Amino acid sequence: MLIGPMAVGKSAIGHQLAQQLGAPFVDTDAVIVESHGSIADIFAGRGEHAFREIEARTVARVVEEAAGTSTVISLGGGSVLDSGTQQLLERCIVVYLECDADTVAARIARNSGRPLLAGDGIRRWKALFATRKPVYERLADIVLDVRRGSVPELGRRLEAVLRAYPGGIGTAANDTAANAAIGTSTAADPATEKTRAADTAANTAASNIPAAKQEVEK
Ligand SMILES: Nc1ncnc2c1ncn2[C@@H]1O[C@H](COP(=O)(O)OP(=O)(O)OP(=O)(O)O)[C@@H](O)[C@H]1O
Ligand SMILES: O=C(O)C1=C[C@@H](O)[C@@H](O)[C@H](O)C1
Ligand SMILES: [Mg+2]
Repeated sequence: MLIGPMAVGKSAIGHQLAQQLGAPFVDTDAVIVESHGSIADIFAGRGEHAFREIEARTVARVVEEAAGTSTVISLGGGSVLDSGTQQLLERCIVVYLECDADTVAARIARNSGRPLLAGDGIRRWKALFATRKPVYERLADIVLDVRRGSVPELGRRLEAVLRAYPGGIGTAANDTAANAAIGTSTAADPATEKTRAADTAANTAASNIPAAKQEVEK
């Protein structure tokens, strides 16, 4: 499950990772566009509140459908503000793509269709990031620094981290691995599931991974 602010590469790196793994890829923004039309039109016609409701329902459906599979899911930048979505993320391996304004500036300038960045895009990006950063950090299991590296390079780095992550892809560290969960697990109690993965990390001497969070190339 990839989270982070706008234009950090959630869609691009998520797609890349899924290709590398031969896993399904779902971009929740794209799912919304398929059923409801462009995000800019939803904001313009129905407002941000309506968009957030659609977004929360979409994320819930996508997570439900991906339960027990190795699905890579990229979320919209603001979806993590919803409390229901935050609860759902407890079931998932959450990767926060950490970036800065300098890195995304050119991408935003050539943007876009991101209604929240209309006008002075980089100023608005910085303001949104300042309020959301603590939420991204709190939800993250893995922090991937995406300030340097191409999309394929970052995809490979992320794959390596996930292969070493307890309960991640291709690991036999615990019975979560039976679900091969990248995006989601089938745990009945999501909180228990995440704790179990963390406990296993603490007990896996060879893995060298801190219990709850792992920072990559900070
Ligand atoms: N590491 C990178 N190097 C070069 N270009 C990148 C990198 N990561 C992403 N990009 C490019 O930046 C643009 C924005 O990336 P992307 O759409 O994946 O961002 P996002 O996080 O999904 O944004 P949003 O929240 O708006 O959906 C795309 O054109 C993508 O190809
Ligand atoms: O950060 C945000 O609030 C958004 C990010 C995009 O992914 C889209 O979901 C939409 O443009 C809103
Ligand atoms: Mg995206």
